[in-house]
Amino acid sequence: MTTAEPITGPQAPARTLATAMLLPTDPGPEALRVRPLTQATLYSHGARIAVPSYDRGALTPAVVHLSVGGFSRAHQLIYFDELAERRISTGWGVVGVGLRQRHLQDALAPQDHLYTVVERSPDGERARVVGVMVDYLYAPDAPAAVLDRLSDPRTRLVTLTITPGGYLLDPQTRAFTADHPDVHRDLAEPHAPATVFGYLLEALDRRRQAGLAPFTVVSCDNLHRNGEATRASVVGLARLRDEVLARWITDRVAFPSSMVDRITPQTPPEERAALAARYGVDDRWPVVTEPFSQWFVEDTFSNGRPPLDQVGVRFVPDVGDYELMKTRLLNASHSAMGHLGSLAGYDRMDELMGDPVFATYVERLMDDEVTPLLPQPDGVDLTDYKRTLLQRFANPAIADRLSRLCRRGSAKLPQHLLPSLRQSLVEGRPAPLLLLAVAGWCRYLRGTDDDGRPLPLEDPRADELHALALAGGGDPRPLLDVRAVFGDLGDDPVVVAALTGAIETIDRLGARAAVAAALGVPALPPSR
Ligand SMILES: NC(=O)c1ccc[n+]([C@@H]2O[C@H](COP(=O)([O-])OP(=O)(O)OC[C@H]3O[C@@H](n4cnc5c(N)ncnc54)[C@H](O)[C@@H]3O)[C@@H](O)[C@H]2O)c1
Ligand SMILES: O=P(O)(O)OC[C@@H](O)[C@@H](O)[C@H](O)[C@H](O)CO
Repeated sequence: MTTAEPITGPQAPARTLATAMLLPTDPGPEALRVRPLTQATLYSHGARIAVPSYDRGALTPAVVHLSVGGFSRAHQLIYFDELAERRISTGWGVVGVGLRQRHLQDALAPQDHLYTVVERSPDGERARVVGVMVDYLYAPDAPAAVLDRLSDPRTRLVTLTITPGGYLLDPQTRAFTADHPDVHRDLAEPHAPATVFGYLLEALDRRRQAGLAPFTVVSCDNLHRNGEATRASVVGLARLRDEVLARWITDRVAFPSSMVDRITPQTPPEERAALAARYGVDDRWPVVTEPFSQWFVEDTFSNGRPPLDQVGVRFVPDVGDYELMKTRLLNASHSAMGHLGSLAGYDRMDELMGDPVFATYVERLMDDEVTPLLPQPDGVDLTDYKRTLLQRFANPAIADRLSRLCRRGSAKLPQHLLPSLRQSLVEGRPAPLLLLAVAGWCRYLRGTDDDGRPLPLEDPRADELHALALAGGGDPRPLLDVRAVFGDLGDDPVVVAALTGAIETIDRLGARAAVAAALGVPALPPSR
């Protein structure tokens, strides 16, 4: 398989050479004839790049992916593509749906929904054209078509990547947020809903009335117990509309939680030209990702289970421990490194990992402060897992930007980082590196780095948090008062004092020297 092996369990069979090529990243001097990527040109591309070897026309549209982004194209769709490619099944073709941005439709429609995924490691790259997407609908333009597709008897599975902030839940209590303008719209206009939950609800109602089995809904967002969060959003909305429907959903629809992992940066515009120069493929929107890929899914389905276990997916009774391992080690480290590294003037994760101060920081954060709080997931060697993580963070070939890691901190820190801090406090464990990560975010929210250069603030709460960070200056209390983000953390005077001290150190020394001081290592200049 093009993806990394699963941590445990049976290994997927090796991918055939006919559909996978490992090439050096240097395109060489040879000039290529560049052709657009379409069904008609597909096989002319086959000499240079792996293209689908299966009959796309035979694909059954059984999966609807709601809110297609770079990650779903590099992760979930690759697994479904593998099912067809390995002749396991063409029964799991995917219809993509966009809810917020039209540009993916503009890119995909002219190329018959084909697109390229480039897996890149320091040793080279492997590129493939993915054929499993059979259609793409932009919901605001075509709500009826989206509802028809979801209500179609052939649709058996719905997958989602709507970002952790997209769920209709209070971030602290996880209670359904009934008083939300989008909820009002979903209820008032069930035939043209605003949220994915409005679409799911209307489609499930139609299926129920038609006597059809419901589809399974699998969230692929980095969100604690993402299946339960999805169920709570759908059932919460259903209760406001029809108690009988809410009960039918509770009884009949499976919402397995899943743990997903594949570091997938946003595609920079220059990748289109690079792909054309290297393979002769003009793809309006390719995806670049790392070789590693993991997907753990709870083994509960309401309308048949796709045979994804044959292509490396792990079906498990409970993903809880795997999800904690991944989000508290990988995602929390991403947030910590993203904010502190940006303050120190770094732009990319691999560059930051090349600085021994930050590389030591992330290793010690994981080893000393996060790992002791984690359960031991079945069949996983946590030491190996963290070693792999350090290598993945340092992968220069995917050029993962810190700005991506710093997006939507108000949804991510409460999920991935603050729980470890809270648990350390309860257990009386010292957590200076976790505290420094929170201090780094508070300082980042002022919107400038250590040298006064502007930093991007991409967050639904950006205006509010930026204003509070500026108002507080070195005092974190105005920010800590935002309970929807920090919960009751600000009620603890020890936390307030420690955060105040850490922010003061960052302000006085700069983020890099503050990290070195917390580690007790010299802040020798990096060899950049
Ligand atoms: N990129 C990764 O490395 C990665 C890895 C694992 C998991 N994920 C998960 O996948 C999600 C998407 O990541 P991505 O890299 O594809 O991002 P992306 O920015 O490429 O795509 C996100 C998509 O979600 C849409 N969206 C945003 N808010 C929404 C909402 N409230 N309702 C519906 N759609 C909404 C956006 O319009 C966009 O199309 C992440 O938030 C994360 O939870 C990403
Ligand atoms: O996508 P986000 O904004 O939730 O988080 C940023 C990254 O931490 C995340 O996308 C990771 O790259 C991913 O979770 C790796 O599997």
